[in-house]
Amino acid sequence: MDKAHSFIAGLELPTTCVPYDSYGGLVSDQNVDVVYIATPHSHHYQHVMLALVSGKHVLCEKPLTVNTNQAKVLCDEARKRNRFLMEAMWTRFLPITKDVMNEICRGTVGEVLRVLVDTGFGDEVEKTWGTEHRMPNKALAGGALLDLGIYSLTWIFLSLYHVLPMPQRKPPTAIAAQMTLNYLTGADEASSILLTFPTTAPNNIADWKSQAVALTNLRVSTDPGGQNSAGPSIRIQGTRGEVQLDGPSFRPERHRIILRHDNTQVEGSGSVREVNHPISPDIKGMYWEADEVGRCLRDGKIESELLPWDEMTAVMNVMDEARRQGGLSYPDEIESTIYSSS
Ligand SMILES: NC(=O)C1=CN([C@@H]2O[C@H](COP(=O)(O)OP(=O)(O)OC[C@H]3O[C@@H](n4cnc5c(N)ncnc54)[C@H](OP(=O)(O)O)[C@@H]3O)[C@@H](O)[C@H]2O)C=CC1
Ligand SMILES: O=C1OC[C@@H](O)[C@H](O)[C@H]1O
Repeated sequence: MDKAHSFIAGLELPTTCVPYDSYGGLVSDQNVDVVYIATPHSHHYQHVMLALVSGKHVLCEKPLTVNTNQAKVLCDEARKRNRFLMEAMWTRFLPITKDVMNEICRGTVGEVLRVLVDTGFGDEVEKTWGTEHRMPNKALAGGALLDLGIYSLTWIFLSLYHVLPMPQRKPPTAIAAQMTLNYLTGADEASSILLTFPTTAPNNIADWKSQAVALTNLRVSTDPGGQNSAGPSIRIQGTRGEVQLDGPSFRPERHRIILRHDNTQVEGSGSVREVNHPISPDIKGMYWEADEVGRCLRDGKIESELLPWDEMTAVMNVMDEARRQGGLSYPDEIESTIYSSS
């Protein structure tokens, strides 16, 4: 309770916040409609379930769970109880993401055939994280993939899955993954995933395929020199050109549309158009996802169209498969779907 009190006091803001001495106390409060869960990944399944069975709507940090089975059980529970549930994948709700999605949907860069995304930190793992911090700690479902690789996969799914009308969305048909496991903890410090998605060719003349590369690495950085000197973190490449995004994949702040120079039938051929989307350093940028929760609750929705449950579990499924191929499993108790209500 002292910790909660001092947290509230530390905000130094006029607030009506109520401190609780347990999560049970919080979910029993009839004045609470929706709970935001931001505990380590290992605890998401139990904490989301606690909130749902207590009748609360839930926004839970990424990844929603450790594996697909857990995610599906939570979605079933939310459906059964008519409660809102969303993974807090904040990047999906940033204004830059909306702009880029609109460009792809209106065909600015043509049919997207390749997506390359890197989310790398460049940390000396031992010094920065040690072995106990949730980042490299398998007991807390640590590792680069679940924490950062999920952002690389998010851009890939946005560009090759989410852009399509719902009935046409298809999960990847092939997944090949490699992982480097940390020598001290066994969690992945680097993961690389190649994916193939089915794609409809223009005018439906044939089935094409799109390829994607999702990279994540704790030891090497996407932007070692700063200022995007190593190039964009995200490249969405189409038949007419490409969209590039600068800045960390979870919080990009500039996009660039480059149209092919040799396609003179297309207006703007050869052009480069850059758009800045600065996010004030005073804020993390999470209020856009919070707004989406508010809109969904106002409209009586239990699922956001910007991050539907099917898509969230399809991303999770790729991570399951990558972990299977990379030889990374977590302790049984945190992979389990058994809810311990105590
Ligand atoms: N969207 C984004 O940009 C970010 C998202 N995240 C996500 O947020 C979540 C939390 O990450 P982060 O804040 O770094 O995590 P922390 O390790 O800081 O833990 C957050 C809180 O969880 C509780 N907690 C920590 N360890 C344990 C444990 N072993 N058992 C039970 N409860 C524990 C503590 O709550 P208490 O103090 O009340 O005991 C702690 O304050 C993750 O899912 C992560 O992926 C994290 C950073 C940025
Ligand atoms: O989700 C995240 O995104 C931002 C990172 O700084 C953080 O470590 C990670 O958990």
